[in-house]
Amino acid sequence: MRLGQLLALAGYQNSQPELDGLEIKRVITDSRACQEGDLFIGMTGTQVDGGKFAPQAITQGAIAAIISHTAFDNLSEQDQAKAIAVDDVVVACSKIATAFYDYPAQKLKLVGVTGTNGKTTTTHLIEFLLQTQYAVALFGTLYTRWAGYSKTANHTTPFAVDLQAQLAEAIAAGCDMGLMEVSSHALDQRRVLGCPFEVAVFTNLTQDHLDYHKNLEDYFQAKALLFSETYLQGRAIINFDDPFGQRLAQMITDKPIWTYSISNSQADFYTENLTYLPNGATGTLHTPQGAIAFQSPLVGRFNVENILAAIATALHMGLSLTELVSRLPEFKSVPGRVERVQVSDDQDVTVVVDYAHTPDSLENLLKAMRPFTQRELICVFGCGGDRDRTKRPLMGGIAARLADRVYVTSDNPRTEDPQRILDDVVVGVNANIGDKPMTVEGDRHKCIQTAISEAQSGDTILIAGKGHEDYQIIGREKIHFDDREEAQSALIQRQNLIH
Ligand SMILES: CC(=O)N[C@H]1[C@@H](OP(=O)(O)OP(=O)(O)OC[C@H]2O[C@@H](n3ccc(=O)[nH]c3=O)[C@H](O)[C@@H]2O)O[C@H](CO)[C@@H](O)[C@@H]1O[C@H](C)C(=O)N[C@@H](C)C(=O)N[C@H](CCC(=O)O)C(=O)O
Ligand SMILES: Nc1ncnc2c1ncn2[C@@H]1O[C@H](COP(=O)(O)OP(=O)(O)OP(=O)(O)O)[C@@H](O)[C@H]1O
Ligand SMILES: N[C@H](CCC[C@H](N)C(=O)O)C(=O)O
Ligand SMILES: [Mg+2]
Repeated sequence: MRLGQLLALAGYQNSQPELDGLEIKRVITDSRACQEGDLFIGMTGTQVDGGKFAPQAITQGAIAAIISHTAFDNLSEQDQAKAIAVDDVVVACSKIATAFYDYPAQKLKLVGVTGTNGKTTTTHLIEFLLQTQYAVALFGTLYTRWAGYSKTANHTTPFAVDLQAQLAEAIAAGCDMGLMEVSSHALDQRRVLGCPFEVAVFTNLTQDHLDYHKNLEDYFQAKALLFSETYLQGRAIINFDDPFGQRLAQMITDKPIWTYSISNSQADFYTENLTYLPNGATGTLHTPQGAIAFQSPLVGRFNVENILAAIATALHMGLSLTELVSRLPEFKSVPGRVERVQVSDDQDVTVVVDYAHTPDSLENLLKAMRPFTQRELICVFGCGGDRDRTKRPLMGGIAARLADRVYVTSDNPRTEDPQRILDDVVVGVNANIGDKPMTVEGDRHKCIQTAISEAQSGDTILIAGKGHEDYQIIGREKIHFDDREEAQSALIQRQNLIH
């Protein structure tokens, strides 16, 4: 596509019309990756205005650079001749990417799921339920995938250019449905601009990401964007048990809404006669299309919420209630979410790896595991570096109150001092632990080994925070690390000692 045509499609007037006829091979937002024929977009980021890298991009062969006015003013005259200044580069990036890939999102039915916790689980459930009638492309924390294609994700919601490119690929592969985890970062950074959602789901809002958002209100407003007319075309599906969900439902005046709740019969979807089992849940599901008994292997109250959201979405997309409920028992798990590690049939302790990395999810998980713990409930966890510092003592306090024994360790310290993170967590543990034992061991490998070897028969050991992650980020280095492998080897050692 030629530059002039692309800018016109995206709604921009070209201030450098002599560049109009140049052919664009790719749209690129990292100057370091620029090659001959690329259009460089210098994004205004949290660290730096990417527009200042326009000279590098141009030297490496970019045909032109879309940048901020400030960055433009700082360029030499020669570079200015290849630069086009726009008011909001981030918005421009999404509009240009959307046009460059020929508006792929408009050719798919789109479902977006937002909320602090439950996005990955709920999207996996929806994917499973919808795939009998739709060819689904899933975009989320774990991967972008559709039938015959899977690529590990770097972000929960891809950046605009990648997202539009992948949507176009999904269509070429025959997909007719796009299912997306939509993070608050993505909404704030307009990564999903140009995506008209047929369904938008709100799971919940609790504390996280206060390193990025100014406060919880700011975080809520970012999430609420998904339900604005920019994005939502069809139905909103909202967790009515969440106070922010109730607020959101009141804010939406021009779109149909379905609410869901564990037990509030005012909601469109709710449950009755719930029984939580060590390996799932059963109950009666009330829906606008009638009531029906259900059974699922997913553990815990929070997973019943995820089921309600997924069933509501699938019903809106035209599937039949009886078929949906008949398939629920087949959906066993999501990688790294309440994932049991079992090395032998006679294993004497229960080990669960889970991705709980927020106060709310850690609390839910510990509460869900307690009724099925024969002896002690043991919690091994840490907090990520370069992330919301204020959630650390809260998570420490929750572990101390709800577990019988706490092991504090490192998660992904990233560029922060690991000791500082441990200290932040320990403040919360100390304030709540009373006489219960606490161990602090920054080496996650050693900590898991110790927790599993010190456990007694009948204990449940919960290893939280990293779930599916197969790496640990220490400094700027990413090393292989997998809680499930670590737990397995510790369990084998334990078995060898016992026998
Ligand atoms: C907060 C955030 O979203 N940060 C993302 C953002 O970084 P940034 O704004 O700090 O970028 P920057 O360093 O200021 O650079 C600005 C621009 O200049 C460009 N640049 C920079 C240097 C250079 O030499 N040349 C150049 O062109 C960069 O490519 C960038 O486009 O743009 C970078 C490159 O495009 C991303 O890698 C980075 O994601 C970081 C790694 C990240 O961790 N993001 C997380 C917090 C995130 O997005 N999480 C959400 C939610 C997770 C969840 O709860 O599920 C997600 O959707 O994954
Ligand atoms: N509906 C829910 N409400 C609260 N906690 C939940 C819910 N669903 C799952 N969890 C807990 O939160 C953890 C993360 O779940 P999941 O990965 O589905 O959320 P997510 O929103 O995709 O997270 P992320 O923002 O990191 O992508 C799970 O491992 C589980 O402990
Ligand atoms: N999407 C979340 C993942 C956190 C996972 C946890 N293991 C950590 O590193 O903090 C984030 O980027 O904040
Ligand atoms: Mg996720």
